[in-house]
Amino acid sequence: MTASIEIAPYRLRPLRLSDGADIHRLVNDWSVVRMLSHLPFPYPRELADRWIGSTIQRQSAGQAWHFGICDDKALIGCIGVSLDAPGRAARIGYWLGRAHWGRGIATLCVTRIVAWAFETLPASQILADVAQDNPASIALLRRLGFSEAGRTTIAFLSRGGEPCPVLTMSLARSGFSSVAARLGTVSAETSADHDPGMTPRPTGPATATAMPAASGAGTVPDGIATKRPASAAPRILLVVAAVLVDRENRVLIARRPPGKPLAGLWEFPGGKVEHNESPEQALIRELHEELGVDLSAGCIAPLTFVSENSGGRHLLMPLFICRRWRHDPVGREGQELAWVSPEALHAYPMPNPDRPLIPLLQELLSG
Ligand SMILES: Nc1nc2c([nH]c(=O)n2[C@@H]2O[C@H](COP(=O)(O)OP(=O)(O)OP(=O)(O)O)[C@@H](O)[C@H]2O)c(=O)[nH]1
Repeated sequence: MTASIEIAPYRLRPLRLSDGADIHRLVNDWSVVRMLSHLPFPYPRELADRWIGSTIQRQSAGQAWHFGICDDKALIGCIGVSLDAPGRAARIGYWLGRAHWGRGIATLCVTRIVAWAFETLPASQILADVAQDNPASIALLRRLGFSEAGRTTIAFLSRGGEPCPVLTMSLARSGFSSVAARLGTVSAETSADHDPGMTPRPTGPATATAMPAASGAGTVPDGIATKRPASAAPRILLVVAAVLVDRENRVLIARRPPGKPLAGLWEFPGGKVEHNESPEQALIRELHEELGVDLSAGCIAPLTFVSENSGGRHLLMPLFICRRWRHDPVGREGQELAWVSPEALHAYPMPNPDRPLIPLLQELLSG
């Protein structure tokens, strides 16, 4: 049995079967799961249990070691290392629950686990796979002495199987001394992560063989604290949208007309919430203006929401679902409309914030 590793005020301890509910709650979050290649989104509860079972087996077989990252109250993330078959390289992976980003925890844990791996395993190098759209993780690994060893493309299950460019970063045992030096200087109080940064592959409570993915976020070399400047907070753009679902379980999308920003992309009908309007009122107004449909007597239910930085502002978009309305939708602003099965949505270019909604709709509406 692997012992726990103390990195006060946190603790890395072997995973237990009873961690399933916590892991599921933390990982079934788009911001976390989108950086993990082997996990579907939404993330079914039973996969968390299955993954923990497989990690325990792999540890007994001397193939991989997974730790729950715990604070004084609960499990807040996972970190793990697996050995490649010949035992020459180890792969690291990790993730942290969203509420725990920005406190230097990722840096602290990655640093400690790299040291543990070099002390304990026969590996001559440690590898980490990081999505190229995860610059904070890449930055963290670079600060710990990792350098780029290759580029590849991995199909991210979490992003509906979309092929995503990934960097493989590596740290040789000979570079370990710089990590060890940092161990003495980096503490949770003196470093700051910008996000949880994760590496897609070696982790993820997703599938039986994956391990909790990894890697981190901006930290600070030499133990100097940094904080995100308050002025960086983006302006919130509150937009409301609806998934109208017909009897054949197809959803309605509309093409942004020429002259509007993002013209030509397909989106869920809706628009900006005005002052003194509730999201529901805005939705009823927008769909009447845009499509001529009347949702007022129908049933609109909150489905999910999008929360994403894009182009210097922060889009916050409650998404409702509706199966009953009055009047057939027509493009009253000249926009093209399409009724599309969830499986076919990938064929319609959509704004980036909408793309994670596709696997969610597929899971909800298909078969
Ligand atoms: N309606 C809608 N807007 C979306 C979606 N996804 C997404 O990123 N957006 C963004 O949310 C914003 C909505 O603004 P809009 O210009 O359509 O709003 P609006 O209907 O009030 O238009 P207006 O400003 O011309 O009056 C756009 O920046 C759009 O790109 C979506 O699925 N539906």
